[in-house]
Amino acid sequence: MTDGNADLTDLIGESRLPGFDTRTDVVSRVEEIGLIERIDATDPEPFRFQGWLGKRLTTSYGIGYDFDAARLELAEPMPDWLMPVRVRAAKFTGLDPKDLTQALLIRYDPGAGIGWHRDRPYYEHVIGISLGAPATLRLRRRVAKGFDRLNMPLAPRSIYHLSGEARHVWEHSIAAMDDTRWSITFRSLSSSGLAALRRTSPTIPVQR
Ligand SMILES: O=C(O)CCC(=O)C(=O)O
Ligand SMILES: [Fe+2]
Repeated sequence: MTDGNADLTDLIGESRLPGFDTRTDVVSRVEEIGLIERIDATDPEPFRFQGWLGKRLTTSYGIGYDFDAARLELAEPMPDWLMPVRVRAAKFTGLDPKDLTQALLIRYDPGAGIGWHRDRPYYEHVIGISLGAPATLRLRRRVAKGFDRLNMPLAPRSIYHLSGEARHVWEHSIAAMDDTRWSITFRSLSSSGLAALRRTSPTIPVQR
């Protein structure tokens, strides 16, 4: 697998990457249209990173991460329309919905993608729902001679969960899109995230 590209579409039921789980059709086609309209109606803003504006557009609820100040901050509570989606994300992972403290809405217009990264250590579980154009989640892990690489298809209306090795060891990225894709990502806070947030916000609101 080193320095090659393995595609996991041929695997039924079992992921070769510990900590990566996915399922198709967690959202119907009608729901997908409604969710896309809702995301667009939030007027997502260009992702800001150290004075630089990214091409993907984002809206955060519950918790935000200020990349310029490198810290967590409280954001607007999640709107009602997102709550049943959060329940579905929680069911898929076995987590309690109220532990999914953050919702991140992203719109990737043509030309927008996301570069290689691991999510901030302030977060623990990462659960993503894909809408619109299909994409590929690229994963890589450094090894002695280069990288191990895997490609995971992100079908529209599917969900994925990154935890354990897939979340903490592997980096992920999405190549610049040709057509628009929207995603809804829910994250739980790690113990360092909870501690960091308590330093700035002694009472952390819990959304049930
Ligand atoms: O759009 C996605 O599914 C991935 C987003 C992502 O990796 C991130 O925001 O950290
Ligand atoms: Fe990520």
